[in-house]
Amino acid sequence: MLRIAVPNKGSLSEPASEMLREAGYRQRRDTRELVLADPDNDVEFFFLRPRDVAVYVGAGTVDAGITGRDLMLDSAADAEEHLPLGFARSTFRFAAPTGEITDIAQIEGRRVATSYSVLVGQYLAEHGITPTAIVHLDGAVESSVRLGVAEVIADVVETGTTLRAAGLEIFGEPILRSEAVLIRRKGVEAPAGLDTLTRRLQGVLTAHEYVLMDYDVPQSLVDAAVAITPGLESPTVSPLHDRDWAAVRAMVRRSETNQVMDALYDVGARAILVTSIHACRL
Ligand SMILES: Nc1ncnc2c1ncn2[C@@H]1O[C@H](COP(=O)(O)OP(=O)(O)OP(=O)(O)O)[C@@H](O)[C@H]1O
Ligand SMILES: O=P(O)(O)OC[C@H]1O[C@H](OP(=O)(O)OP(=O)(O)O)[C@H](O)[C@@H]1O
Ligand SMILES: [Mg+2]
Repeated sequence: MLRIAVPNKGSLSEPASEMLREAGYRQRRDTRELVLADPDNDVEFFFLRPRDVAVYVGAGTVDAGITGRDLMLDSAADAEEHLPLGFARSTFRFAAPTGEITDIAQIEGRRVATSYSVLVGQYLAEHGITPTAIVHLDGAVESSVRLGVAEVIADVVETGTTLRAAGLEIFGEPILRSEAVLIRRKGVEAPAGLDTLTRRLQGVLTAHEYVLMDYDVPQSLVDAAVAITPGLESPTVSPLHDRDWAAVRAMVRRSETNQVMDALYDVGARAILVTSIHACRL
């Protein structure tokens, strides 16, 4: 039975469970449940603190887990990324009071507050910068400068709203770009069942990323239309009752749906229909 660690709290928890549900797995209904068996799929889920997921995976007591790339790296566990999952996207950045610091070299001799001390320590060491201290905080790191425990912070930034509200601005290059990832233990053979989990999660990602597009097009324009919708392998082209026309079906990136419909219409396609993909296995 494959043992999978899933975040029990925080911003990763709900989307991780939702993705597993879409991939056909049982998920808990009560957030106090710590373990959940899914015998039909031969897996067992362990709901753990997001920071601890990589520790268990690295120790080999669970076979795989979902966590943030930033959390995995900060844990320094013996775990590696197996599949990026596309949610909880964020950057990890330095920030300081607006206008005060423009270059990471200025961190030298200053205190840096963060919840990711290992990541920050490694990054500064790699850049030859020695802060006075790395102040480890559990959260609400943006308040640390105003409250006088640090001059600089390093924290998760998505929209930047929290930073701005605290009178801070980012400086330097992103330390890291993060997102939710499926992780496994480093350097060991893939556990039985991981392939199936991976394929199912990839199926969910594809179903989110693509739509199915159907349209009718005059036979003489099929090549021009198919050039716009090449599909993943090759689009399905079927004859219509009116032999001068063909029906085409292809997968199209969801983000490009409207541009593709405009382009198809311009070359002469009509009755263009877009359908969401519920599930798929490529
Ligand atoms: N606002 C956000 N947007 C996108 N990703 C985020 C955001 N906040 C945190 N994350 C990501 O979520 C993961 C952190 O999960 P964790 O549960 O520790 O934090 P959290 O959501 O801040 O929870 P909490 O603050 O309740 O402890 C990291 O991978 C981080 O990059
Ligand atoms: O750039 P933004 O869109 O504002 O998002 C980033 C903020 O979101 C998270 O905070 P969270 O609400 O989880 O609080 P925490 O700092 O206590 O973890 C993160 O730690 C940042 O503070
Ligand atoms: Mg947080």
